[in-house]
Parts: sequence; structure tokens; C-alpha cells
Amino acid sequence: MHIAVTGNIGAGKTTLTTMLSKHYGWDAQFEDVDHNPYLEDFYEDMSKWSFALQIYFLGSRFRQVKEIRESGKNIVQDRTIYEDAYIFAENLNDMGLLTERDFNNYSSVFHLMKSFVSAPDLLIYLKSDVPNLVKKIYKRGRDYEASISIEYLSKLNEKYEKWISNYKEGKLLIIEVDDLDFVERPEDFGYILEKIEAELHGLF
Ligand SMILES: Nc1ncnc2c1ncn2[C@@H]1O[C@H](COP(=O)(O)OP(=O)(O)O)[C@@H](O)[C@H]1O
Ligand SMILES: Nc1ncnc2c1ncn2[C@H]1C[C@H](O)[C@@H](COP(=O)(O)O)O1
Repeated sequence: MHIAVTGNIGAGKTTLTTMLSKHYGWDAQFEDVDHNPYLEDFYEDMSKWSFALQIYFLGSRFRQVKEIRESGKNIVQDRTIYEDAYIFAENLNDMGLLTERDFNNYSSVFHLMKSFVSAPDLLIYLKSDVPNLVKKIYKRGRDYEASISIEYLSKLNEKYEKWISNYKEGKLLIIEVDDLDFVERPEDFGYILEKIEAELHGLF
């Protein structure tokens, strides 16, 4: 079983991935954030570092895809390779922060990799509005994320909405998280588990 948790920055992916892996006793796969050699520089100068960061995330995410394929274990994954290409890289290109030449180069590598990628059995989209994302990013308190603008988050949210509304690769569960506190309220976590189990009925 392969479940992936998707959503904008601060939506709660890492938190929910951790909780689900503990609850089901499954392995968790997290994004390469703390040891990422480009992320801090990227937020200081997006135009300069966007290509290097995208290549780094693509490689790191593809390594995860390979591990998921080879391990045969049940896995909960924090963010997918699709988001790097369809959300972040596309948005940086739209914003003029990733040149056409670099975006085309990136996209051709991504499309090659995509042919080796299997979609998760279930994609869980944590849908959140921008003010809530801002609150959560502030609460998490990574210094280098202080420069993230409302405009950047809004554009990413638009990309998420477009991608999710066309997603047909596998089962999809959309959870509106703005009024949920699945950390402090067991009933909210229970609500998410019920939804997951209803979607995966027969696969458990
Ligand atoms: N539903 C929630 N209820 C309460 N706190 C949350 C919730 N989702 C996320 N948080 C908090 O918001 C911050 C960002 O969450 P995180 O899981 O790191 O988001 P993401 O991985 O999507 O960027 C963390 O401090 C986390 O504890
Ligand atoms: N592909 C990406 N391009 C730019 N930035 C990215 C990409 N993937 C992740 N990020 C950033 C966004 C956050 O600052 C950190 C961690 O993501 P999060 O949504 O908080 O788990 O990396």
C-alpha cells in the first residue's frame, strides 16, 4: 500500500504523514528539507537558485519512488514528485523565476522519470486557504520561510486546485483542513482515518 499526502506549504503534510505512519505501523518517507543544500539560498534569491533546487528535489523524489517500488512495504509519503513539476516548477516559470530554457530542460527530464513512476494507491490532498497556511508556516518558525509571500502561496494554491481537479492517476481524497485540528483533537484525526478507510475499503 502506498499513500501520499499532498498540499501546499504548511498544510499539515508532515504532521499527518507522521501520525498515519504511527497509527498504521507503516514506513514514512519525508521530504529532504533539513539537509537540503539549496532551500535557504532559494528563498533569498529565487531566480538564481530555482533551477538547482528543482533538480535537487526531482532527484531526491525519484530516489524515494525507487525505494517505494523496491521495498514492497506499506508506505506513507510526504509530497509527491508530481508536485515538484506541476506545482512548483510550473509556478516558478509562470512567475518568471525559472527561464523558459531551464523549464524545458527540467520538464524533459521530469517526463522521462515520470514513465517510471507509479501513482500512489491513495492521494490525500490537504486543502487549505492562504491565511491558514500563513499561520501554520509562522507556527513552524523556519527562519528562511519568513520571506514566503502571500502572492507565492496563492499562486501555488491555484496550481494545486487545477492539478487536483484534473487528477485521474488513482484514488483521491480531499480533506479541508482549515477547521480541523488533527493534532489536538482525536475526533478530527478519527474523521480522517474513517475517510481513508472508506476509500481503501477492500485494500486493507
Ligand atoms: N490540522 C492541524 N492542526 C494543528 N496544527 C497543525 C495542523 N496541521 C499542521 N499543523 C501545524 O502547522 C505546522 C506546519 O505543519 P507541517 O505538517 O509541517 O506542514 P507541511 O508539511 O504541509 O508543510 C506545524 O507546526 C504543525 O504542527
Ligand atoms: N519543488 C519545490 N520547489 C520549491 N520549493 C519546494 C519544492 N518542494 C518543496 N519545497 C519547499 C517548500 C517548503 O519551504 C519546504 C518544505 O515543504 P513543506 O510543504 O513545508 O513540506 O520545501
